[in-house]
Amino acid sequence: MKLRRSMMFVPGSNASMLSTSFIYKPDSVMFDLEDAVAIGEKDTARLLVFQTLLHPAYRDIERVVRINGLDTAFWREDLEAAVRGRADVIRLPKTESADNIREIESHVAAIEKAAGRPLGETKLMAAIESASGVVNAVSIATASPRMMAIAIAGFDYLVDMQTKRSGGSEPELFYARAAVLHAARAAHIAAYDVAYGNVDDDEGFLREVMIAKQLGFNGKSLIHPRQIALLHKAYAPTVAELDYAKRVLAAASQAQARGLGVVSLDGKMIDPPVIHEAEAVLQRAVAV
Ligand SMILES: CC(C)(COP(=O)(O)OP(=O)(O)OC[C@H]1O[C@@H](n2cnc3c(N)ncnc32)[C@H](O)[C@@H]1OP(=O)(O)O)[C@@H](O)C(=O)NCCC(=O)NCCSC(=O)C[C@@](O)(CC(=O)O)C(=O)O
Ligand SMILES: [Mg+2]
Repeated sequence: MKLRRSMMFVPGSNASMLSTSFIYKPDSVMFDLEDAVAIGEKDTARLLVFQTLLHPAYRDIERVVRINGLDTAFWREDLEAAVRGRADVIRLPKTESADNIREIESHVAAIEKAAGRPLGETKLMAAIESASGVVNAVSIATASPRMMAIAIAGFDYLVDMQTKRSGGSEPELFYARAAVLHAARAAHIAAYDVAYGNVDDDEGFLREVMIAKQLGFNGKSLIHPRQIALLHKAYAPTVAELDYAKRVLAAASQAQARGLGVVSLDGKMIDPPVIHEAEAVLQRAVAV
């Protein structure tokens, strides 16, 4: 089971962060060529990210590159560098439609062929950052067999929606979160929740993590290493959850031996969905 709790942005123009970000052990590092990089630094950042991708320190960690959007002059060169650098995943920002994914896919396939990479090895993910992206989330998520995840990008999305973060239960993000998550689940790919910008506010970050976890997101996009441990701890099964999952599986196997389809444990019904959830808890615990 590949854990997809944390995908940490690392600005592609910051040589110091690029050289150390693997030590923080996020589940995936995301080298950013888009909004974390000033226009005048795009070429330098692309070169730095290409060299970082090839560095042995990053051999054992999933490497994602966020390229510039399709409405820029940079994305083709970004793709060339990322695919030739053997990035595992390309993250397309500001994805509006399935056509956007298909356009990227055809370029990625051509670069893989020219670079001698196995066809289909480079995976894709989409960041949804607008109302039209949310409306098209299902067709985006299912646009290509290369799609491995979809993310909701709260900063740009809320600008498009002409509103801002309220804190608390965040009703302004509810529809987009639910739509992106449903698209991901329908497509059997991972779903990432929004990045949280206030790096010193652990309480606010954890409040948001609990919303994402409860809704069913695999994890979040992150911007700072200190968010990693907080997120991983919140996503780890607790001892009580683990203990209950083991008891559920024991009760289920006893029921099976007695030829029963459904039994009760502590007054609660144990049936196939409950057994499935208990198995998932055990798998997550092993992966963690
Ligand atoms: C916020 C800050 C400047 C603070 O830096 P500071 O240096 O003040 O922090 P410190 O606390 O001093 O750092 C302590 C130590 O950690 C190191 N360290 C810090 N951050 C690190 C990191 N990210 N990677 C590796 N290393 C790191 C640092 O180098 C130092 O190392 P050392 O000196 O050795 O001790 C920094 O974090 C940062 O730049 N973050 C990434 C910002 C970014 O990428 N934004 C764009 C993506 S969002 C977006 O675009 C919106 C979106 O598109 C999103 C979507 O699509 O989902 C949408 O629309 O929603
Ligand atoms: Mg954005």
